[in-house]
Amino acid sequence: MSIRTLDDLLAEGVSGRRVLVRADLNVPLDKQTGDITDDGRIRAVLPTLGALVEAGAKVVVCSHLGRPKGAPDPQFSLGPVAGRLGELLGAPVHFATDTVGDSARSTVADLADGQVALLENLRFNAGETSKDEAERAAFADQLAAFGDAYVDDAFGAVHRKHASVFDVPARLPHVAGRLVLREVEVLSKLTGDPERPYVVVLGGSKVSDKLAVIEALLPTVDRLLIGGGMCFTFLKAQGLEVGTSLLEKDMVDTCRNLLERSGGKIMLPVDVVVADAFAPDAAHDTVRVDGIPSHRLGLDVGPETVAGFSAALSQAKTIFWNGPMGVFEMPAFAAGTRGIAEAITKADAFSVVGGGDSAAAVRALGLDESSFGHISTGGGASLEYLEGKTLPGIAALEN
Ligand SMILES: Nc1ncnc2c1ncn2[C@@H]1O[C@H](COP(=O)(O)OP(=O)(O)OP(=O)(O)O)[C@@H](O)[C@H]1O
Ligand SMILES: O=C(O)[C@H](O)COP(=O)(O)O
Repeated sequence: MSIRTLDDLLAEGVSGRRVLVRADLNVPLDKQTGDITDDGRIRAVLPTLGALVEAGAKVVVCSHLGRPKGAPDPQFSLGPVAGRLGELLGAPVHFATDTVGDSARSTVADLADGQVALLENLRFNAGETSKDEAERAAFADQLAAFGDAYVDDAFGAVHRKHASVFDVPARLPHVAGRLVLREVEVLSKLTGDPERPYVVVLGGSKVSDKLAVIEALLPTVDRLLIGGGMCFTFLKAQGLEVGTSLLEKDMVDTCRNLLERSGGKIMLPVDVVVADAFAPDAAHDTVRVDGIPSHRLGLDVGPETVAGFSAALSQAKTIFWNGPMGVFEMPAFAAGTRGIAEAITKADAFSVVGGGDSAAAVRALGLDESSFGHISTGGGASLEYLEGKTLPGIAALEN
């Protein structure tokens, strides 16, 4: 990768300079309390922030959180993240209550060398995500005014052509942060010449988001194991009834076509856990995939599926896993995800976990993070990287 790195910037000297860092602090929040339920993405950016603090930079951090609609929305405030970031850094983080307004201007102006500021959610401003180049440019100008240099450490957002990711680096000397470099280094091993067998496990809920990656991966992988909410559209494509399970009807034909062209590489569940309702205490049973009752919905893969998938994983030398096998947030439907995660850790393979939810599942289930080769902070970003797409955030750093 022909891009400048944080070390290049540090070698130039950053003491007293304002360094604008784009981070991905889009952490999961508890729907009831608003508490941060997994701080993995905050921890992941600490090496970059720590190095800048130590070198005496005035560090201005910016990020998105959730998908607010271009205007302030308190439920998506980065305020709680500023608190947690300060705890992890061991120093207060000066929080600006707007992104490019008076609060941001005075917070940045008051920073002493080695101090850290966090701006309010970038997506409270329509210019951040706008498709209109001029609107994005106007917002990028305002943001770029807060930095003498720019560091992109937001790997989870490099696939977004957004102002803070794509337009700001065109306005400031720019480098890749430690997290972006590490993610690209690891994921490039999977797109290069992975050691075989190369087994990919896909789950989660968004079939339509993941069909392109299945298409792109089929020629490269030796086995593709599909579970999670997305497996029901594939089961339907095989002519099975899926009850009230998650189903993307307009994707059934595409799934059928993929199955026909997969050369037998795709493995689907043989049994699933079906429930009366999408609820933690819903009555549930394990059934064969050809016996899903019309009034029930599948919320996890069953034990036979876990055994079959685990056998395939035990042969693997390279593994990529994205998307939980079931609704792991509810203990009754977490066994499939746990089983597959454990099989991955037991395999004598280089394993990469991609996806905010999958990474959160690893931590929520109390699994040892160090038994995976790499836990990516990118969901969509890691998938698009594996698809071989040009990622706007990376392309902007190359220029
Ligand atoms: N059978 C199922 N029915 C409904 N939802 C499911 C099912 N299995 C898994 N899920 C849900 O899928 C969600 C994760 O899906 P998603 O596609 O977002 O995963 P991800 O790729 O890890 O995350 P991201 O790409 O957003 O970082 C989880 O919240 C989980 O509860
Ligand atoms: O959670 C993610 O995958 C990243 O933070 C990007 O978020 P987005 O899909 O809302 O752009």
